[in-house]
Amino acid sequence: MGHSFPFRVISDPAFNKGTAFSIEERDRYGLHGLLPPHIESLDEQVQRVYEAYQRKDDDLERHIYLRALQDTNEVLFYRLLLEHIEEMLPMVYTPVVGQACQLFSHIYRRPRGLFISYPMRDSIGSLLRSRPYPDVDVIVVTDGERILGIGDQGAGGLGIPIGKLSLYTLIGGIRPERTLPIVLDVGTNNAERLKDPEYVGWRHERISGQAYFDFIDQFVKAVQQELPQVCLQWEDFATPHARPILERYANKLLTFNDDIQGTAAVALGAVMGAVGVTGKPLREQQIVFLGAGSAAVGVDDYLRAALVQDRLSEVEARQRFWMVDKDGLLHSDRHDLSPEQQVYVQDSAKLANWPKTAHGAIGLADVIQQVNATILIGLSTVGGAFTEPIIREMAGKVDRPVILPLSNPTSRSEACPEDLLRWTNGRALVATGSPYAPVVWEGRTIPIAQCNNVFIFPAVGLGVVASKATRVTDGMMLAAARALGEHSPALKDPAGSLLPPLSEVRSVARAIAEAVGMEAQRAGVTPLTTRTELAARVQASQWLPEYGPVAD
Ligand SMILES: NC(=O)C1=CN([C@@H]2O[C@H](COP(=O)(O)OP(=O)(O)OC[C@H]3O[C@@H](n4cnc5c(N)ncnc54)[C@H](O)[C@@H]3O)[C@@H](O)[C@H]2O)C=CC1
Ligand SMILES: CC(=O)C(=O)O
Ligand SMILES: [Mg+2]
Repeated sequence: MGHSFPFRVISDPAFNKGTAFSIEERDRYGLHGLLPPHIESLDEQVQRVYEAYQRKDDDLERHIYLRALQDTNEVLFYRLLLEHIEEMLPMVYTPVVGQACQLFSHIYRRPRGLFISYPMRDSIGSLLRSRPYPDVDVIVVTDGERILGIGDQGAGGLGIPIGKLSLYTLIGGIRPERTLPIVLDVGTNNAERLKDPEYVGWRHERISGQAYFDFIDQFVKAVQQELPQVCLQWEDFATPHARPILERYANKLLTFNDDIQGTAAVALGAVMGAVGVTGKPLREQQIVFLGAGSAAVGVDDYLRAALVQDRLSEVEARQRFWMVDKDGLLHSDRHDLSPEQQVYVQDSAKLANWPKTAHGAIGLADVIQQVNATILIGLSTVGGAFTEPIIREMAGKVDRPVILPLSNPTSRSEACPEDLLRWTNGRALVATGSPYAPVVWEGRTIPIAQCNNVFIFPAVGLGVVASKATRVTDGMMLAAARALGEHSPALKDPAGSLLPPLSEVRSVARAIAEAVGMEAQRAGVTPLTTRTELAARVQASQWLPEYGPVAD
């Protein structure tokens, strides 16, 4: 009896302060002897853990170290991250989190989040009741099928919700104990995982068809029962599931799909910055995509809304999109397209004289040859797909080509910024999905913006929590995009980055959260307040990692 509580307080990462427990706390919780006698400040602890971090000599080891720190002392973990955000974001998020998902079973240490596997489908409520902390603001859930651009990782996909929720806390200030990562383990079709003796997931091929959607329904019902106020974010589902799930629940729950809506909002924000630099209004742009999956179609939908707002008709707006997928350009004679993709087909009659492959497909190089593309966006998972001839051709027809290779992780990026700047004589406006170092071009240092939904989802979470919204509408995501676009450094300085630096991401998140909250009020999905009151709530809701009293 005597030692159950002291062990709880130092073994619970949400309450542990380690060497920073004061004399009074050590007296009160019986911690003397369990801790070394010297009492450290949070700053001193940060210095010590940073030193230990710097001793790691590869990125995966850095990731493992940070995850272990997170599972030991969350305040210290978040304070360290906050002080070294540019250096450490790539370790807890893309690109290194991709590797951590692939090796999840081999680097697994301690439980975090919930594993909800298909064989336990009739006990989801009780699994949810096993969550470590009772009150939850945000769930990020994946089924592990489309992890970044590296495909099916089965249960290892849980690394993504863990990483995303770390950023909800770091950037959006959602309290760490009010976040819940979940993997819906419906099996895996990844042969390597299935034959790996150490694989920790359910060894079974993926459940599909109606059984899959019934399982999702069971999960959603259990969440509604247990956590009716929670914001449920869908992450890294394969396209055939991502869109139907979003459509089924978007109007019934506080929910959104980050890959569809978050990506769309950040891309629109970056394009607004780029349009500010080029001086050519949105309605004059021709937009070419490599990739026509759920992320790309999501971006289309928001850009199309912005084009219509910029006074193009619906029909004119649709014609500005040239979508190329693995079978070539989307056109009206193709019969393999989903209803969402059909919105963006080009009329095949117009393409009669275009060069085609033996199978009748029109590739990216041909589209770039035929169209005066001003914006090129990659959401294809194909590393290196923006080749030198393609980029030189595009750059030959436009002063400031806007080129956004957005696929993650870095190995899947359609091009690297250094090449893009070299092939365009420094003229390209570039932003990438995963982080890249600035490029030095003719003595000028060009910062490379990270066009990643990390600018959106933590801020939307903050906006939803602070405003107590009951839905996430597309209008709220578009408001987020506009607020982000207004913070583009390129609007003040044409040599600036298209999106703000990570050092400003927390303050930008507050501005976005306010815009989201105001739009939620306008849409009638949250009670009315004044802007000042909302701003104060946003400020107060954004948790900062510092030690508080220990909860008894
Ligand atoms: N920067 C960001 O914030 C985000 C980036 N992404 C990235 O976008 C990528 C795609 O995600 P989803 O749309 O969900 O995946 P998806 O699998 O639904 O879509 C991939 C698309 O690329 C096409 N494709 C594949 N191989 C191709 C080839 N050789 N040539 C032309 N097209 C090809 C496919 O036909 C499909 O249309 C992933 O790498 C992901 O990491 C996704 C969300 C956010
Ligand atoms: C960033 C992100 O959500 C993705 O690559 O899937
Ligand atoms: Mg994702």
